[in-house]
Amino acid sequence: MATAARSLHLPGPTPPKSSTPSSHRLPVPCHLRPQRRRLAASSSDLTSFPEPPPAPNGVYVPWAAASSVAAAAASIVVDAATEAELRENGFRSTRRTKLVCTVGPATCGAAELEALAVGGMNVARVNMCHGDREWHREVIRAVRRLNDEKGFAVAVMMDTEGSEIHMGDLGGAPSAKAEDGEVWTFSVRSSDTSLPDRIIHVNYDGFAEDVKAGDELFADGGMARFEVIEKLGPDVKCRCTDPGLLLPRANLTIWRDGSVVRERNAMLPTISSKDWIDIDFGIAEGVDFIAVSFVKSAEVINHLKSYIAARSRGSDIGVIAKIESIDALKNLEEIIRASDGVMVARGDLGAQIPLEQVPSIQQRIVRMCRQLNKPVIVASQLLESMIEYPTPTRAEVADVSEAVRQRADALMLSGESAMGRYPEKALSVLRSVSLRIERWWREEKRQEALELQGVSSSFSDKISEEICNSAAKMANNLGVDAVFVYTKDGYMGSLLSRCRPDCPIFAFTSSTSVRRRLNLQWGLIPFRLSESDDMESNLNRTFSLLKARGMVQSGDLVIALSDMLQSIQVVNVP
Ligand SMILES: Nc1ncnc2c1ncn2[C@@H]1O[C@H](COP(=O)(O)OP(=O)(O)O)[C@@H](O)[C@H]1O
Ligand SMILES: C=C(OP(=O)(O)O)C(=O)O
Ligand SMILES: [K+]
Ligand SMILES: [Mg+2]
Repeated sequence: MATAARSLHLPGPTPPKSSTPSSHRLPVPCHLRPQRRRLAASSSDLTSFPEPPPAPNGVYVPWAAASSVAAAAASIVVDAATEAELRENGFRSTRRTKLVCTVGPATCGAAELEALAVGGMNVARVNMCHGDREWHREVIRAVRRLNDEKGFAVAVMMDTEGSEIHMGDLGGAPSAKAEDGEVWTFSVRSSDTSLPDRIIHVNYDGFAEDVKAGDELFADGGMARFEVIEKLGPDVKCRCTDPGLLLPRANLTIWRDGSVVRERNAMLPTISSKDWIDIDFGIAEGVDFIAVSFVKSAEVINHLKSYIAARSRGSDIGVIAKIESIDALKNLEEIIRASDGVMVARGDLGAQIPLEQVPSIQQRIVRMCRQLNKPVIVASQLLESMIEYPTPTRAEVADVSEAVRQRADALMLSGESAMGRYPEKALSVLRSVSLRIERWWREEKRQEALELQGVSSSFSDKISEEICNSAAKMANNLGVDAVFVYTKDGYMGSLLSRCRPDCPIFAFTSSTSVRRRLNLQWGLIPFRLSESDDMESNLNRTFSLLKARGMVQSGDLVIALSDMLQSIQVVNVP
């Protein structure tokens, strides 16, 4: 594996905006363009809005006028991006696969964040490996502002740094090129001052003790490789064997005789003391998900969950387990059971196991997550070449397609959106490939024969599960237009998503945070709706509100489920 496209030049601090139209880019819906009309936020009568502007294709679409800002005052809320997608694709063809974007220097500005939200970002991810807390605070608040002011419902995910071994900051340089045969020194000396050329600071004090002459050192999951020549106290001299680009704080993996070296570094805690402070920060800033790097066992997930429960009364932060080490693979099932979701972190995983094992392990994790009813994100290098270039490779498109075909809940951009030159284009490639593969799947009627095992522990949850399994089957057999699920805590919504039905799932919840968290789950279109105890009146109110916005029509066939009543109804929209 030689260096990839990364070894070419990298963007400076302000990457050029992608302004050229691309075949992947879908038109920005007119009501989301900057000059769009703002509607009175006080009105709750959605039918009385002024004549909307024509849709881009010239077809009159009634809900084009109903901006989410205005809708916030009414009793049903759906986000601006989803509404635009519903309009663009028709609601049967809305995107089922969710999209996560890592925010970095290329996308931290308000305009760039809004462009990602318009482009379909469901979750914004910040990685505590990089940047300081002040920077992350600004980004998290900018996302919240976007949600509050512009009617999006983007969830925020925060990744812990973890105790991985990584390089220092390269003295402020954006990158450094390691060439074949060059000798580089990796040193644990403190790097308060900028280091001379070809000397790299390593963050882990035990590094010089753990390595031996002859070991291989992988930087950034193998994007550049070195051989250890000799140790001189705190300095480790290495020769570059596979040239590549070194990025600030790139991780380092030590290999000996064909396997990863796990000496003292294997004893480092999964959540370091710096991570705990970052977690406090995340709780204080109200993030929706915390993704734990280098999880080794279920224990750490349980520990973090009880920590969060004790620290943040009433709030419900989802804990995502990043599967990126051999230990995680050993304890896979118990880790998935303990967590609220999983990330297939292929970047680091691919540095710990032979690369050719990554695809089958990805498939195994995706399947197991669906069996255990946990959302799963496929991450890293999906569109790596788009860090540099405006068009993906065919192989990358095939990789994205495969993750969509496996029916993963979500796809993630890392460097492509954090520091690449074409963040919006990369997102639009994920979006258009997802839509196309999902449609192909439905047209071909490829119902996979995945037999779902029972997941619920209590009898009441078991009833919900049976209802969802039956409803999904009925929905496919009857060809209904949508399934509506009234889900207080989101559990029934997730059980329905797990069945991956052909039609879209409208999920109604009264909680803003549940609604944001449902954003990570396949096929769910989350709405906020203040529900009453009376299902009949909930249903009628939903119908009239959605009809007024043109989101359903008289005669549409809907299956409605409620977790309060544990009911299932088949109804025509009156
Ligand atoms: N907050 C940030 N500040 C600066 N650079 C960032 C930030 N977040 C991400 N990046 C850049 O984007 C790249 C990809 O992001 P990510 O996959 O989250 O991290 P990593 O590659 O270190 O595991 C990083 O290597 C880094 O160069
Ligand atoms: C998603 C991953 O984690 P990070 O980007 O934080 O290294 C990965 O390793 O693939
Ligand atoms: K990391
Ligand atoms: Mg990683």
